[in-house]
Amino acid sequence: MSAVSTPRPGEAGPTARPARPARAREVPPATVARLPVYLRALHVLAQQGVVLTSSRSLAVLAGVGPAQLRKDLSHLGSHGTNGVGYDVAHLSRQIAVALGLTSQRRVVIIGIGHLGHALANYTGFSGRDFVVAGLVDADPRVVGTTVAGLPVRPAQELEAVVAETGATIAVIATPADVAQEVCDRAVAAGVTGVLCFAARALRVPADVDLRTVDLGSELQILAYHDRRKSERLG
Ligand SMILES: NC(=O)c1ccc[n+]([C@@H]2O[C@H](COP(=O)([O-])OP(=O)(O)OC[C@H]3O[C@@H](n4cnc5c(N)ncnc54)[C@H](O)[C@@H]3O)[C@@H](O)[C@H]2O)c1
Repeated sequence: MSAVSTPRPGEAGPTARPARPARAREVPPATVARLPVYLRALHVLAQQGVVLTSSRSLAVLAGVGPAQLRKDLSHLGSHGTNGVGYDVAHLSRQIAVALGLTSQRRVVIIGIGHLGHALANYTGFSGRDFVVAGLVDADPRVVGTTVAGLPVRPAQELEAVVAETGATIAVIATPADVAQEVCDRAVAAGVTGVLCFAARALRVPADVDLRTVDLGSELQILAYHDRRKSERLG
């Protein structure tokens, strides 16, 4: 597209200051939460050698309705081609860009107990997008051991580990009573995203993103739906 355009009446002319670069498109949070699901579905299609997909097929794979899928993708400016559908590789790239997966994110895991071990060894996410770069724990029996090829460093070195690894994401897998303290330290050391597995509501500054994974709450929600179903049947 040409960078020069003729100003319309009332618009600033060529001597005006250059316009500020357009801000990245805002995507509603509910759509952002579904983008990883679409990306996973697209990877499955790509592995099967599928080049083009319809919104219907992609929606089935992603477990959403086709209208929802089309609406979500329209937020990325992706409307597909009538009668052709979506180009799998192109759409994957668009979603990856929207999710900020164009550069690798480094992750530090705090608390290398049962869960921390499992997370450090998890290979399900793409190493291109995320790499576990540092591990810390407070237990002297755990410190110095090697987990997933990385040394477990002492808890008091958390700040140094964040600085040395350039980690921008902290995963908290400590007991709940120390979760806020380690979160505060990780944020002060420079992480901008926190994924918390401890059952504790954490506070973070406005410019830090916090996601919480709470297995207990998820099971309670399933129990609620189960109760409602049995009430309807009974
Ligand atoms: N969200 C979920 O779905 C889910 C599932 C299981 C466990 N959890 C929670 O995850 C956390 C970890 O569970 P777990 O089973 O692995 O417990 P764990 O006791 O096996 O591991 C906790 C680890 O944190 C370390 N630790 C304690 N204080 C620390 C500190 N200040 N800095 C760094 N490390 C520290 C301990 O030494 C230990 O190795 C708990 O809060 C638990 O309730 C969440």
